[in-house]
Amino acid sequence: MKIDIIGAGSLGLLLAGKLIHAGNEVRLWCRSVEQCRELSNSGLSVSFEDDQAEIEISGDQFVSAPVREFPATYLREPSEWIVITVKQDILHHVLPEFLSPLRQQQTYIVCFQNGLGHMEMLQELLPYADLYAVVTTEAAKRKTLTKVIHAGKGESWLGKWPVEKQMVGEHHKEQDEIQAISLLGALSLAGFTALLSKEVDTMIYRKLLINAVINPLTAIWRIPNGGLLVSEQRMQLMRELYAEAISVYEACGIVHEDNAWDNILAVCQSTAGNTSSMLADVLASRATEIRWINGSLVEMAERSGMAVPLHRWICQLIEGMSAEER
Ligand SMILES: NC(=O)C1=CN([C@@H]2O[C@H](COP(=O)(O)OP(=O)(O)OC[C@H]3O[C@@H](n4cnc5c(N)ncnc54)[C@H](OP(=O)(O)O)[C@@H]3O)[C@@H](O)[C@H]2O)C=CC1
Ligand SMILES: CC(C)(CO)C(=O)C(=O)O
Repeated sequence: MKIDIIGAGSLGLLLAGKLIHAGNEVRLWCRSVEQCRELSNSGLSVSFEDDQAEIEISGDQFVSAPVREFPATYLREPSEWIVITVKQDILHHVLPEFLSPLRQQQTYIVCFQNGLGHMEMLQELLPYADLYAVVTTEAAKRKTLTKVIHAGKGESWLGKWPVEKQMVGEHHKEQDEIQAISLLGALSLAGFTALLSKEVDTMIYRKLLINAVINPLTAIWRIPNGGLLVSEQRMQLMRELYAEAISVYEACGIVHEDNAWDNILAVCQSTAGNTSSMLADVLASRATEIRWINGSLVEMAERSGMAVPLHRWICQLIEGMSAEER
């Protein structure tokens, strides 16, 4: 399968390495020319935390190029799937320039981002695109420009966006299913546990709840995920954030599981040693995804006429950490 991957960070390199290893034709689109050069000179490697053998891909087994060359290349020679693995801020503020030349095209695009808001933005930007979201519990950590560690094996759920659009014409629906199943096949052959979801929105909201409680607190306290469970004080703040988020879900009619709180605790335990993605961003002085995680809860609350002071405050606190001084 011919696949374009935009964003050669942790998740992008992991997907690229394993998909190329499984025989797919991958074009990897990077921000920097330096990374493209390193990738074509040294190739890329995926290592594992257990004793699984490292995957080594040489530079001539795939294309790596700067993202500005993506639109012209795609229009000349389209791929079967465009996989987007940049962070939310880049997707909203930088990628539209490189994706908008595809506005009149029918394309298949799949997004791996945590948080909410990007799918709606893409729907408006690319009205003829067939959009899919993936909710994944895989964990990837980029070590250098060409090396990534598969830090935790999880599951990836793929679903069409928006979910209601599944009502469109039978022929299109059949074509969509074939396309989705072929991506799932490629991911499975590459060693991922990849499944089709007819309710990917429910899965997105489930992950949002986890990220909205764990990510900002670990980033503020600079602790690994498991560190949230070690004191009653930390747990109390988690509970308060959780309760506010659940009241938003209830006001907006969003389905949540009865055991959602236990699920958050279970994620803290199973990822106890992990640095959350938000803490990693704060430590590297990068923009975080808070606006699309807790910020999306604030927006949903506002639309329902509710106040969510804790989520609003925590957004400001985190955004203030990476703000540039005037
Ligand atoms: N890592 C993980 O395990 C998981 C990540 N996710 C989600 O996946 C998304 C990606 O996460 P992750 O891979 O960790 O993030 P990273 O920060 O590791 O990777 C993002 C990549 O995007 C690149 N980028 C920045 N600007 C551009 C641009 N204009 N064009 C092309 N590429 C660009 C960055 O390049 P550069 O480094 O040169 O700036 C970087 O390589 C996030 O939304 C995250 O929430 C979800 C589940 C698990
Ligand atoms: C589930 C969790 C909290 C794992 O670290 C995560 O998704 C993240 O760090 O963004």
